[in-house]
Amino acid sequence: MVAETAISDPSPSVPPRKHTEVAVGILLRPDGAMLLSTRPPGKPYAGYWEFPGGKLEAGETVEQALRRELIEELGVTIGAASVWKVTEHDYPHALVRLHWCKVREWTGEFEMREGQTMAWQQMPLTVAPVLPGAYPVLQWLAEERGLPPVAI
Ligand SMILES: Nc1nc2c([nH]c(=O)n2[C@H]2C[C@H](O)[C@@H](COP(=O)(O)OP(=O)(O)OP(=O)(O)O)O2)c(=O)[nH]1
Repeated sequence: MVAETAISDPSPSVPPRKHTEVAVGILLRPDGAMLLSTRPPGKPYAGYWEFPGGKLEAGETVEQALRRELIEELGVTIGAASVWKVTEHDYPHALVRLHWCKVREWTGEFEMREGQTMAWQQMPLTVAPVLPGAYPVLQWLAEERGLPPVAI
């Protein structure tokens, strides 16, 4: 009886996890290729492929954060960017809310400022593994192109 009560008792002492807001850019070339890069050493999931971006700082909009991150990481300045999709992923290190923006205009030369490797990729991708938080967006991008679901 006592054990049953303990098991069915929800745990009000565990606070809900706070979301970490992340701006992510899907940089698209006119031929449809998209830019992926590897996560730098020292970060969770180092070496995994991801779309460029990073966490919002206090007071920033998604577009501002994305512009700042892409200058910091890649040395390019993006043109207009608006949010296309919003997804969430619950990692052991963080509960992230990803704000995905398609970006078709930028200026500057690509420079891997954090020791990453970059690759322009058509679908199906030839690089792996990709961060699990990016899977839903890869499926939508494949759908848009009339391609079969991405095998991950
Ligand atoms: N940039 C990026 N982040 C992604 C993708 N998919 C995905 O789940 N994420 C997650 C991984 C991280 O938990 C989070 C991004 O955080 P981050 O640590 O890379 O951001 P940051 O550059 O601002 O990091 P920091 O060094 O300033 O702490 O979003 C993706 O495709 N691109």
